[in-house]
Amino acid sequence: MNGALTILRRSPRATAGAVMVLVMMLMAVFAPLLTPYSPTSQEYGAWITPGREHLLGTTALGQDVWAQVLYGARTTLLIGIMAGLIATLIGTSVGLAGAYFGGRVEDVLNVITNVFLVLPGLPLLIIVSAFVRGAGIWSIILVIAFTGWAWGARVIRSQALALRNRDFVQAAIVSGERPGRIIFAEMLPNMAGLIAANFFSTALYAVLSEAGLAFLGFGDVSTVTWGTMLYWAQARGALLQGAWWWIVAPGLLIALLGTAFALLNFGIDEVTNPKIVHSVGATKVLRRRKKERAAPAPTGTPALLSIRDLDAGYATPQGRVRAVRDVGLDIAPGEFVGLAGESGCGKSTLAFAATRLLDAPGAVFGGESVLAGQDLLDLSSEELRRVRWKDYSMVFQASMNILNPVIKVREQVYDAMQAHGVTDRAQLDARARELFRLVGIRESYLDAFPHQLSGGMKQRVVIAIALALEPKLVVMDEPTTALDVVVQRQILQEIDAVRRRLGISILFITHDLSLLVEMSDRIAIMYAGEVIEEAPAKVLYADPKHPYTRKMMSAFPPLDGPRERREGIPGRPPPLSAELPGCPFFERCPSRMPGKCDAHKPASVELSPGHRVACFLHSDAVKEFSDAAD
Ligand SMILES: Nc1ncnc2c1ncn2[C@@H]1O[C@H](COP(=O)(O)OP(=O)(O)OP(=O)(O)O)[C@@H](O)[C@H]1O
Repeated sequence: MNGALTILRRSPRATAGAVMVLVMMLMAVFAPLLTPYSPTSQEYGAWITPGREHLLGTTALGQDVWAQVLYGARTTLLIGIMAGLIATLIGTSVGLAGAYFGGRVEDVLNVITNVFLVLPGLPLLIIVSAFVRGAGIWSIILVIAFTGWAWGARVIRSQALALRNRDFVQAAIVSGERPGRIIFAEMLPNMAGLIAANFFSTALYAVLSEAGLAFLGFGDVSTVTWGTMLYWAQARGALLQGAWWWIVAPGLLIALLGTAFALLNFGIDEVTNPKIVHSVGATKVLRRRKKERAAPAPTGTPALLSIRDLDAGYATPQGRVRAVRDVGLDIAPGEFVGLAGESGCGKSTLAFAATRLLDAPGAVFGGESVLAGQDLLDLSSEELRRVRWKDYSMVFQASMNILNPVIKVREQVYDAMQAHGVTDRAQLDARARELFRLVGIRESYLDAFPHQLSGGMKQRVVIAIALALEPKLVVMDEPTTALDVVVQRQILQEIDAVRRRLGISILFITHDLSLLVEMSDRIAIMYAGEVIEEAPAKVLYADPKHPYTRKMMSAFPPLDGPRERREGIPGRPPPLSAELPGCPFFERCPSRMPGKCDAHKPASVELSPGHRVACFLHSDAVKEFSDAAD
């Protein structure tokens, strides 16, 4: 139910489709109130034009067209919805069973599905319906469902195959959960959007098939449906008689119902399919509230990127995960800011949310991310396309996988530049060579295919692409973690050299605090979705204030001096689905003050220039009550 509301809230298309279907349902349910006439009575006089007496005129047999439209809505909707439901049920069961059980079961189900897919739909429908002709509306429903389930089975199967290999399903299988539970409790909820979209596309198929069958005279012509109305209008030569209303009314309604189902189908896909969300560049920005206060950039210089009160996370079947909680962070022009914190604390979510790259089920719940004066979260897809790559770019841990293995590297480096208007081949070539020199790859590799390059080289290519348009900001989320240590160092030194040369700002995310201390101007430490301390790198290294930062610092070896044993931080961070009234580190903190730290949230207070910490050991200031999205 919540999912359906979310889709309606987020997709104007789905809302429009739902409203159209609802209006038609109301017409069907309240038909007796909306017309005094019977749909089958032939007493009203033939060929009467639309008017006061008969809103949509009458038929050749003297039936009222408006009454037929209203009562016909009942059967047409019944056929669409029931055939859609039955076909979806068959398609989902066949698709899921094939993917889950594999082996023989999958082979047999595949053959059956493929047979139904290759059989031409309409002739099959006509043959089967000719056999059951006159057997009533349910036989039409069953015939349509029987001929229309196979496409859905295909789609569900491929989604289920992908899900079956996901860690949580594998874990459930290994732990001995029953197949029924795994399918219904683990896999189905993850496919709800796809199944719903499949239902609406089958319902659309059902409505159109019924209209087609009826029009050809293969339906149950004794029942009033919008399809049989068309059949009778055609059979009685409505157009020859100039009785356009008899054709237009049911024809238009069939088209509108078809449109409504198609809109619902597309709307669901739009919200639940990450690929679509990604391609329009639309981080789902839910209801966002901006706060009045806006702290100045810590460095005193105007910030290039100013993240304010950012709240973001994920909608899961168990509820909302708030992975980024009311975060504020500024990056000055040319500054190298490191973001550190243990795994799962929300670093990537922050980077993706701030750059409008968070895919569904992720969403921004509140706050802003202002880059050079414009809030990225407010931009349209088109505006976003214009600033991405040019004003900011991103490099991720697995970015090298964005390279298409069968297209030469050169063309892929050109792509981003061409998308932003650089078309002169000589200029593109010169720039590509320069970029390759910058990131330390021989120019001759421009004519290689990605599969001919090592992982480190591919990652350098991606960094070159990210730098191609000399953006003001590059966000790097563990860009070198997949590479070996030596290559990592080399690439990082090159990134730093490029930054200094071009004056770009970098937000660099990693677990590796020692690396950040070496590279960054400033470091922000994140814990359980919150930035709990930030300071110039040297200050943070020499004098960390938050107990969590201190623990982190003591967990990595000193940059010089004798080797000694390091201790980890006992305990685990709190789950991000929970709301925490106090400090998120309370449970693990050696200096915790029960009754204070677990009851109130410490405000982030500036202790020395640029050094901010949120901890009651350093200030009694309580954070202003967060009005982040609930
Ligand atoms: N698609 C998702 N659906 C639900 N929860 C998610 C999803 N992706 C991430 N999360 C949760 O959001 C939280 C923050 O994840 P995020 O990847 O931002 O952390 P991180 O600090 O970057 O971790 P890492 O260093 O391991 O990449 C984690 O608790 C994670 O379980």
